[in-house]
Amino acid sequence: MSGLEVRDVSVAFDQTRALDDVSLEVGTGRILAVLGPSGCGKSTLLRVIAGLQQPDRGRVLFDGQDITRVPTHRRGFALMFQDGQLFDHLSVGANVAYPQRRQGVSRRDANARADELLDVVGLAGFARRSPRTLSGGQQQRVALARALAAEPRLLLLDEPLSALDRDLRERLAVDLRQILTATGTTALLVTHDHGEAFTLADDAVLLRAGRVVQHGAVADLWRDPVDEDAARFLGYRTVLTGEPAIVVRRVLGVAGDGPVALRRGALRVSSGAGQLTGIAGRSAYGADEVTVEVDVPGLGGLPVAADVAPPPGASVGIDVLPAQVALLTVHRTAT
Ligand SMILES: Nc1ncnc2c1ncn2[C@@H]1O[C@H](COP(=O)(O)OP(=O)(O)OP(=O)(O)O)[C@@H](O)[C@H]1O
Repeated sequence: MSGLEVRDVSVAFDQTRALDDVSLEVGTGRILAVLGPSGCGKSTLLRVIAGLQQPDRGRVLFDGQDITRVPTHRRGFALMFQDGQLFDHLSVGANVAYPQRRQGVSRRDANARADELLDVVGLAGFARRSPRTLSGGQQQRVALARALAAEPRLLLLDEPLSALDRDLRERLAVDLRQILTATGTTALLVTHDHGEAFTLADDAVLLRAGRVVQHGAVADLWRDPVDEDAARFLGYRTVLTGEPAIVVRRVLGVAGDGPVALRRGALRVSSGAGQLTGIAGRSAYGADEVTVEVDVPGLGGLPVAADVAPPPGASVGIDVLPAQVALLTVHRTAT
């Protein structure tokens, strides 16, 4: 196949199995997110792909060629880290021109290309500035321009946005996706942030304790997490089991008795009678809306979204939004 293939890769450090039989693919021009909690093996996987860590078993291929033993600098990949790692003593333009200068491109041509790339990342006119005078988000854009300057056949991104605050992170994730797709860049991103993965990537791999537990299009992971832990990790807030799960399934008209995962907006105070009813408890004010704890007979206390906090003790109707609900088949996947 064309693009990256990781086949059955395992890495152990002393007693720790950092990666256990990991396989994945990134087709040319696609963006894959490797998603998982701290310590699940993301960085180790990135290091194996970059050639900074030899796997104990398994192989790395690019465009069908085995590159497992090819040294890092011969792989034609670029790496972009969390903190950008710009050279402070060079101007922004010289930072971006650096990879091409190293490849022997003339100063004039490398600078011209750097100007083009700064334009692509929304920083036209910044070439003469010092990186020290830029905001965190601007520095990450320069780091991206520099990573793209080498025209890598694969761009590896290690938590590229996690050093930024939330607002900026969300905006930059959208821009980053647009830049990567516009430049046709094949990319692999590691992150613990499902929002970042969903915004940026076409496909995602969920890692847990060094093993792949789910691999698919981001839309499929968003809709159908493989188990309860995956659901929680992918942004579902509540997982109901037993009788409460059956009640919600009944409301949605679906059979089965597996767990039901609810996103934050899955339950809403209804303007009408609602599909469920309960008694309002305490309300909490969030950034965008109010969350009311509603005691529903048979289900217990559930967080329900509302536009306006109902008075405690009031009877409220609740709508169940099917698009915000995942029907799980298993509790936990054996790993
Ligand atoms: N050089 C090493 N020596 C010993 N153990 C290591 C080494 N590198 C990683 N590990 C262990 O391997 C496991 C996976 O680590 P890794 O850094 O790949 O996880 P991660 O998902 O990137 O975590 P984080 O998100 O916290 O960076 C962890 O249990 C870690 O402690």
